[in-house]
Amino acid sequence: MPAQHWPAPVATAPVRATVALPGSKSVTNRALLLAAIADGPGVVRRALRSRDADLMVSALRALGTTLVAADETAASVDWHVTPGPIRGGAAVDAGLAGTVMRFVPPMAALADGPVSFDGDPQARRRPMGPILDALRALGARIDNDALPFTISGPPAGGEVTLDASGSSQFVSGLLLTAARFEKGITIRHVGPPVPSQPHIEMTVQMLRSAGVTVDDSEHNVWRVAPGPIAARDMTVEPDLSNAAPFLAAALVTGGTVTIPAWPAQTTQPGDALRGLLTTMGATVTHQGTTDAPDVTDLVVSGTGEVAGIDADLHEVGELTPTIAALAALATTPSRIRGVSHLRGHETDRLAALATEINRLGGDAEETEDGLVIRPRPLRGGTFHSYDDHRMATAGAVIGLAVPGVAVENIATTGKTLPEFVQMWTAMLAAR
Ligand SMILES: O=C(O)C1=C[C@@H](OP(=O)(O)O)[C@@H](O)[C@H](O)C1
Ligand SMILES: C=C(OP(=O)(O)O)C(=O)O
Repeated sequence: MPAQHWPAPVATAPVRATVALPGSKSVTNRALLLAAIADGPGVVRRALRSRDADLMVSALRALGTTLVAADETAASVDWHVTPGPIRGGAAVDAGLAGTVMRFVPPMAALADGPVSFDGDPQARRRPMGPILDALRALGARIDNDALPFTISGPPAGGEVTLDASGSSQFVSGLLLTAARFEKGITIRHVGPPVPSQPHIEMTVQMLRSAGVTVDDSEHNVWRVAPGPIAARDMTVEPDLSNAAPFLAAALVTGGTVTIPAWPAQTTQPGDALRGLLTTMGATVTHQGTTDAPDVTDLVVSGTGEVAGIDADLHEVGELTPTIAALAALATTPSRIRGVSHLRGHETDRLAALATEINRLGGDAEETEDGLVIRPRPLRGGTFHSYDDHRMATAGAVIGLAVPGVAVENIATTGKTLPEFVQMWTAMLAAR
């Protein structure tokens, strides 16, 4: 077995563990960008440190923002952010991070010179056309329709129509910087439904918390008035999407996993795990403390038997790899719908999931907008991750129940959870 293949541990007993998760990628990268274009210095507490978050920090520094933390290498950091004039002549590496390649270009368009963007080879295949066309319509000049590209401006802003059915990040990216455009921005979506609405709601709520006026009263239209973005001192919630593989372990092994500090109110799509895992056979409860009424411990228990699910995951697409891994271990068939946009994620996740589940002897079939997965005993083998963090963790979930699963490139979990292997090992060792 090549050295980089990680032998996924088989659970020899029901898991009984408490798993504290680092900060949300989506909240961290929005908070950092908003702090960088705010009207004064601010603080982003408990920010995630991972490849995607580090790429955002580097991008903002390249554009003239000062970011300082007491210990920049810690798993979770408090960033003190001081905005500066947005500097051109910079080169931004987006890696494979959707939040960097879609959120940073609108800010870069306001720089005092051209800014170039590139990323991983796989990132050059991720859809960018609608947001780049929108920026052009608002007045920016851009020399390509995908990574790599160079952007220059400044665009004045105004009204723009785009098709955001490929990614909600086209809308979020424009919204985040919109208030800094001379005329603000009005975005009108035309096309099939925009996926991942909770992520758009996250953007809108975070903008409003920073004093930005966002009118989203008309369906598929977002109006952002020009004006300042208030500097803030804010704390990042734990990453609920990264809770998914750990909670799945409770179902697969018939154990119990507790996630501390689950927010009572959140726009994170991971909150939908409570309902999805219940459908698949889990018991989900909350244990609160009166001194912290805004968070609870989320407690998920399983029986060891996983039920199949028929679910439309259009709003919560990033949960698909974990749900598919559970479906591959379920005793009844599953159908996952509404996620054709996953073909433009880190990899074509529908093709990747079907291929890897079938490679282990499973029965998974791609449909136009999802997957059909039928029960069939699995055997060990290599589970390829395609440089996709959520594929890697899906392989780990299957490996809990199937001896001999080796996950190729487990290190790709560093995109959003660099401590994944240690946390997984600790979960299995806890009693
Ligand atoms: O805005 C965000 O932070 C995200 C939005 C979603 O993107 P899509 O709408 O492209 O699925 C999600 O899948 C991604 O992981 C994070
Ligand atoms: C789709 C994802 O990431 P990105 O932010 O790169 O789009 C994801 O994390 O599942």
